[in-house]
Amino acid sequence: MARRNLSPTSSSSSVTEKEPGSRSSISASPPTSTPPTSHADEASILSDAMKMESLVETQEDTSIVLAQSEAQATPQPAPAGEQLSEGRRSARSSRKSVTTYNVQILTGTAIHTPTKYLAKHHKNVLHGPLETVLKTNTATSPKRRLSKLVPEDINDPAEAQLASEVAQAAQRRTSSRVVDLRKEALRNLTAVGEAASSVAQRGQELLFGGKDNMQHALRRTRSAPQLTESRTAGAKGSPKRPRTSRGAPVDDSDEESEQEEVISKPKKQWMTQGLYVGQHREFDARLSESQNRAKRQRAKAKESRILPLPMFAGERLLSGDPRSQYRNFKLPFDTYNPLPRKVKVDGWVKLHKNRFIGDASALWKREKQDSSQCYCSVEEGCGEACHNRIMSYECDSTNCRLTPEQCGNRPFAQLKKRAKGNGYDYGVEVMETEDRGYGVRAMRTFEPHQIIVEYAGEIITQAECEDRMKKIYKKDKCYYLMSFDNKMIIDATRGTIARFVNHSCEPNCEMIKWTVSGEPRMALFAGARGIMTGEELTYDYNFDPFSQKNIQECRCGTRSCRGVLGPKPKHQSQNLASSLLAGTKRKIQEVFGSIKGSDSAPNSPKKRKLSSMASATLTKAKNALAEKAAASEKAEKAAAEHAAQMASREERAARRSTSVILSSKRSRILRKASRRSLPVIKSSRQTTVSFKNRTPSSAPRLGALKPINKASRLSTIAKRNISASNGKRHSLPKVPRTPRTPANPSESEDESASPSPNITPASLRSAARAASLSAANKNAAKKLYTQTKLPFKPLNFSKDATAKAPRRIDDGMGFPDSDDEIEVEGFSGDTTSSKRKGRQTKEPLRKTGAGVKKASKSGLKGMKRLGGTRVGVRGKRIDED
Ligand SMILES: C[S@@+](CC[C@H](N)C(=O)[O-])C[C@H]1O[C@@H](n2cnc3c(N)ncnc32)[C@H](O)[C@@H]1O
Repeated sequence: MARRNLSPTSSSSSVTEKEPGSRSSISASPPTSTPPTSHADEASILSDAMKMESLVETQEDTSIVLAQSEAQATPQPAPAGEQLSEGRRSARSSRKSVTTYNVQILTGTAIHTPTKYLAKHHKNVLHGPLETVLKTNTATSPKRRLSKLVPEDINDPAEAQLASEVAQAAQRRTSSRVVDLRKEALRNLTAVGEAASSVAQRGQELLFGGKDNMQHALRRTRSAPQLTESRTAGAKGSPKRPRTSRGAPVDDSDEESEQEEVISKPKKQWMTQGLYVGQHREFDARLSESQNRAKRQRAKAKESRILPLPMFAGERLLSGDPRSQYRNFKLPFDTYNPLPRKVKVDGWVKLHKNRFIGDASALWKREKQDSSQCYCSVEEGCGEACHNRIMSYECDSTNCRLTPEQCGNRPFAQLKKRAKGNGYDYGVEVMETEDRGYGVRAMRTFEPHQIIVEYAGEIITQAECEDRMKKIYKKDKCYYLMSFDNKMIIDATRGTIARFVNHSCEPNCEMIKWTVSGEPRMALFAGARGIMTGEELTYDYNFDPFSQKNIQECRCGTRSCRGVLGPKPKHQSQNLASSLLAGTKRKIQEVFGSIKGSDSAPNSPKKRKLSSMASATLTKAKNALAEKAAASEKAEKAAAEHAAQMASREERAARRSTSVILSSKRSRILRKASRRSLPVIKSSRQTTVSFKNRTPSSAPRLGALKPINKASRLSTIAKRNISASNGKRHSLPKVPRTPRTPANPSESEDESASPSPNITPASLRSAARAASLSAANKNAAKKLYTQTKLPFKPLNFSKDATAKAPRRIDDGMGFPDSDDEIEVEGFSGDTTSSKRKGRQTKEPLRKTGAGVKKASKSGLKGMKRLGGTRVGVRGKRIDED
């Protein structure tokens, strides 16, 4: 059997085999098999070898033996004729039979090698484990081949002796390792025939003629025609050897490689990538293609599915019966997991930061921004207690003493870094929901209260907004407008991905306004639970539909879903209860009526039974109602408690803020807040943000309030605040608030002129309305409001309704908004007042940012979420209608 030297890398160390006589060598690679890439594939090499003629093998072996012997002897220049008879060395380009093992090419990692080159030069690639290759290489080395010539079974004693001598001499000179290949050597020797006899003769000469004779004999043996033709090019032959013309003298080493021949092109299909490309599970390189095919078909039926080889594990999963093979699984939560295909949204122009449009820029500049300062130590690292954090101000070099590395309150800077520093942007992407249009999902995890993405877009004025609504978005069903700051609106029709975030009544995110380098900015933050990979991001829009027409059905599917995008309709629970009771009564009446109508006796068992059933049902209904009432009372109580807690936090925060440089405006706000406690606290932007954005949690949270007892640091303002608010907080709802009338102009002016970025245009209009609302009109307005069955303050007044309510405030901008509610709240004797108060105390629990703050008043800091409805112009349009 022939042996091949398999070089792992280059052709220089590979063995080329050829058929001497015909000058056409046999390919080292099997013409039909797939390139071997595993242990089993070695067989394919060997199976090839089996096809080779034994003569070639023996000649090759013999020639190598002789070549070795010659090499050991003093080199003698060969006659020119001999050189010629051995044939010319093949051109490099023609050495297609050179076999190489190139892992890089096999695995497809040799990316810099041009395909053209590969196709041309690496067609005959032998594969197999390096170990096997090296073993084969070693076994077929000339030294080894000497050892296989041990003449055990040679009949001719002379021949045997010669071979023995030669082998012994070789062993003495070289290696102590002997491979027992005697049988093969025997076969070689027998096949050589004449050549072997010649060797024997020369051996005799060697034996009896000493060293000189030996050399001479070997030279002559080498020139024997049979052996000459059987010589193969040695693996040692360098591919860079210079060409020699026929007849030109060449040295012995060159002769070794001159036997390389171009062979017929193999018909293999070569792998282009990966070790397993082109292979089948049932592939057997020793078989022909048709046999392999047949085997594959046979194996199909009885394939063992237990522990397939790793390379076939995927195949097993894919080819199996989906019902038995596939199962749902969830990736580990922290696995980065984007959607397989990016969702494309038509007409969405991405903006990464706010852009001022038209007059917005000038207006913006005119507004003076508040400032905040923190004095955190390095140890504190601007953590939970950082004043800036509490106030939703981002720390920077101007308001924080710490370096960016030490400071933990730079979320927007962090966001910028995140977007720059990784390939997957912010870690969120657009997704398609079943029934809510597009949405946004996380493709990574987010920590609780970690910033996720900024809500940015075009910042436009109110007028511009109205204009756009009338002209551009006239036919749109979905708007991406959010009241922002300083009477501005963010229109994210061109904006960041945050515009696609849907509403949920149990959201996992919050939309919060922060002040960054003196500028207000909105961003989506993770909620208290954090976000898992793959979760859809949602926040509570607190959507204000302004009119029933605009009420949208909520499809968030959560347990506590309010049913609509916006606050839960107040009358809903009442209606539910009364309808339940009415229904029960009706049923009872029906039952009794039917009994009345029947001919049964007055005290018949049937009637008695029905009567007891009816009373049981009635009792049940009453109990249910009572339970419901108790539950709602409890909820209100809890909400009130929570509000009180929040107020207390705020108070403590105020204590901490003694060192804060407060602007005169803020001082006024705080004073007012302290005077009026909770309801007015809501009108302080900073306080509002703190209230709205903080939900009770024991875990440290971004911007959460944390009390610090540093009484010595109490500022005058804070002290006043505390003393004023102490004891008043809970009693406040009992005291009817003074409506905001011109009688109290300074207050109104203060608040409306507050530079708070949370002042909404709606709130300003509300203030104007309040100012113009005289006491005489209170009752009319109250009546109007209480008469309505709408969940919200009705704003699509018909002309009749308007006539009935002459005091309906029109701010000239046509924006009916929820701020009206606060006006009603102030009316003494309002039957809905207590409920409204209850609701108002609930308000701070709502998430901030998006959505309209229903309880907002003039100077209110809530953001108005206008997305999805034509809120911006509806009021106007309605008025026009
Ligand atoms: C700002 S857009 C949000 C992205 C929107 N889904 C889209 O496809 O562009 C707000 C609109 O989304 C829809 N939406 C958001 N949350 C919803 C919810 N929970 N239930 C029903 N519709 C919702 C409403 O139509 C709403 O007007």
